[in-house]
Amino acid sequence: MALDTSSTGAWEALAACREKSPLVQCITNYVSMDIMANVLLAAGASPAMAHSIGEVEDFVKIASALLINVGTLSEEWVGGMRLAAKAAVAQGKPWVLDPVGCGATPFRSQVISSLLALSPTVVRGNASEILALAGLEGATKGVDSTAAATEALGAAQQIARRHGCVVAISGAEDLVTDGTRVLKVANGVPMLQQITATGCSVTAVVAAFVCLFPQQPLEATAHALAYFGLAAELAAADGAKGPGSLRVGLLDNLWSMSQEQLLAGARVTEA
Ligand SMILES: Nc1ncnc2c1ncn2[C@@H]1O[C@H](COP(=O)(O)OP(=O)(O)O)[C@@H](O)[C@H]1O
Ligand SMILES: Cc1ncsc1CCOP(=O)(O)O
Ligand SMILES: [Mg+2]
Repeated sequence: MALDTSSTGAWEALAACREKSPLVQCITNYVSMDIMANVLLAAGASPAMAHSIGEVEDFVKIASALLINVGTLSEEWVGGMRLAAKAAVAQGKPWVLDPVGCGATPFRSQVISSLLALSPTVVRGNASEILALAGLEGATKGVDSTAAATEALGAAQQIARRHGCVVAISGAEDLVTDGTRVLKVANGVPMLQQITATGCSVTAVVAAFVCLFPQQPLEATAHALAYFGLAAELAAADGAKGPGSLRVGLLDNLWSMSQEQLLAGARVTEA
């Protein structure tokens, strides 16, 4: 089935995720593990957090997609990340990189660059991270962004062309590029930035959607971002009072999102 960029495509991606429930192997940071697993479950996918160097390659064999997130990086994990990424490429399975905090320290930036060299299918980061990943001066502030997505578009296109991947920059409006085309996603609420690991979690949804549409990582990535952002909009409309209730409402709306809601609310356009 071919995905188009309209909200019909978003619904097809979500419906496929709910029907097929892909197993997403997550090598992710300690902060994100709980919310990421719950977000994947609410989207209909099947999460498994497995990072031991002793099992990552075998785990890739049974997974449909691999997510690598460097948020709470340590030397001991890096070998497992590299083995897992290589196994995914060798087995023709998509893998998605979340370059959390790229640019914050030389160690982090070097590890992320070495992972980028292992051919991820998609990279999703905030604007500061994508600027740093392209080797450009990006005002970096730990894991949060100090730049707008539009400022990082050139960097994203450069990374996408050089590495043959899709690059997504999240922000007030998300931008997704394969180096040639650019899709804009106008969903989400600003308060998502006040809930830790929402960026990490949406990257995991990207992995779930992309493995179901391996020929169309650009569209699948944009639809994952639209679905996630719309769930947050619906949670805010439900009366979320702050980050705590928005977090709960986000999970509830990811779970209960109807075809009518997604068709009416997903805003992906060709930029
Ligand atoms: N100002 C904003 N308005 C609406 N949605 C936003 C805004 N900032 C971020 N988002 C959304 O929040 C989610 C996490 O993005 P972001 O905060 O950029 O990632 P990270 O947590 O990795 O820094 C994405 O779905 C993004 O679209
Ligand atoms: C706070 C923090 N510290 C290390 S990883 C992490 C979570 C970052 O999550 P996100 O990139 O989604 O904001
Ligand atoms: Mg992040």
